[in-house]
This record gives sequence, structure tokens and C-alpha cells, in this order.
Amino acid sequence: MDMVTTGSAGENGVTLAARPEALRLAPHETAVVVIDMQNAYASEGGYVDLAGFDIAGAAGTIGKIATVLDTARAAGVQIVYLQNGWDPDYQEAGGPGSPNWHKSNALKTMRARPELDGQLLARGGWDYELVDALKPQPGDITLHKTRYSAFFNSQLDSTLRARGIRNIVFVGIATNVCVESTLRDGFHLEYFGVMLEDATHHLGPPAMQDATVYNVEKFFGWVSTVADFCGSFGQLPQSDSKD
Ligand SMILES: NC(=O)N/C=C\C(=O)O
Repeated sequence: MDMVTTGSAGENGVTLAARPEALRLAPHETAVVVIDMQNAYASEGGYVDLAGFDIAGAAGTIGKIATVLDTARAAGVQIVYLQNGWDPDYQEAGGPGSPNWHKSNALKTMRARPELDGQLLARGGWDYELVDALKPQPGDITLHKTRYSAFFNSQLDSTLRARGIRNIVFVGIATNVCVESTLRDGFHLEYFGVMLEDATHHLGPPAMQDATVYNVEKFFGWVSTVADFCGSFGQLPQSDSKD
């Protein structure tokens, strides 16, 4: 079996089945990054639902992510949640001088439906909150982001570097937007990115999920599954998890 060994995993690593190669990862150099599991992206009545996207697959993703997080916590793997959005006055969203103002479907939906103004992706509101089933636990880290890539203008890079983290296991929504944007930026910052394909969900037609899986596997990182992640990291004795 072809294998890529990262960081110090040669001595104290876990082998994760992945495509195109298996990975040997040190748990203390690995983080699970949970992308935008907010009501906006995963709940009925949230932004993407109101914007007309099909969110039927999102509910199944929540349970899969909960399983990953239980295993990661027991293994001593750092968990970092991202929340996407802006201040209540939408200054962070940028005005007409920002492409984000023109492309954000949340902002476009509010412009088309003024009765929603102030409700979508605004910090402090229900739409911005993480879904109830995935609330952070003690020791987890929660970070804010204002654009699709979680590395852009955020504290993600410094948070990971300060902890010696080299490997990022990605779960969350949306596969083809914020997950892929963040994994790509992580690649350029020298992080090893692994996407758990069944713990992510796309926006748009199913071909979008396939396209990101192809991109990650071929160009930017590795693709694995919830069962493989739990099978490998779940075997770690809890007391050894930080070794
Ligand atoms: N979390 C995401 O992938 N977001 C995608 C679109 C948006 O935020 O408008």
C-alpha cells in the first residue's frame, strides 16, 4: 500500500486509509476542521434553504460529523469550528466595491427579499449559530470567518501553527465552496488536507460533490471516509492520545 507519512508520524502515527494514498498522521499534529455547520447551511429556514438550494442531504451530514468529533475528542485530536458570516451591520461583507457583495447568495437573497434584511449570516442571529447537535465542547476552538476560505483574514493559520498542527481533516458544508476553498488555501500554506467525503455536503447539483472529490484527490490533498477515520483514530488508547 502506498503511504504518505507527515510530520513526526513515523514514530507515533496512525494510518488512515485514503485516496490516492494512505496517510500516516500524528494525532497531536492533526486537527478536525468543521466548516460552517450553522443553521444557515444545515437547517430548514436557514440561508441556503431560503436561497433555493436543496438542503435534503445536510441532515445526514450532521450525524456523520458528530461521530467524527466523538472519535477525535477521545483521540486527543484538536477540533476547530468555523462560523461564516458578518457583523450585524454587514460591514465585514463589503459593499458594492467588493465582489463578495455581488456574489454572496445570502446578500443577494436579502436584497431580493427585504423582509429578511439583517437575518442571514449575521453574528448574534439564529442563522449564524452552529446547529444544536454540533455545539462545541470544552477544549474545542471556534473561529469566525468572513469569506469562503477559512484561512482568509482569520485566525485559523496562527491557531493551527501555534499548536504544531500540520494535518487538517475537513468536514462540513459546502464541499465545493468553503471546504474546497479552505483545503486549497491550506495546501498552499503547506498543510496536509484530508476531506471526509461522507461528512461533507455540496451546494448545487451532485456533480459538484464529485468535482471537489476529484480535485482534492488529484491535486490538493486526500479523500477518506468517516468509517476509515473512526477505524484508525478510534483505536488510539485515550491516555496515549497526546503522545
Ligand atoms: N460554507 C459555504 O460553503 N458557503 C457557501 C456559500 C455561501 O456562504 O454563500
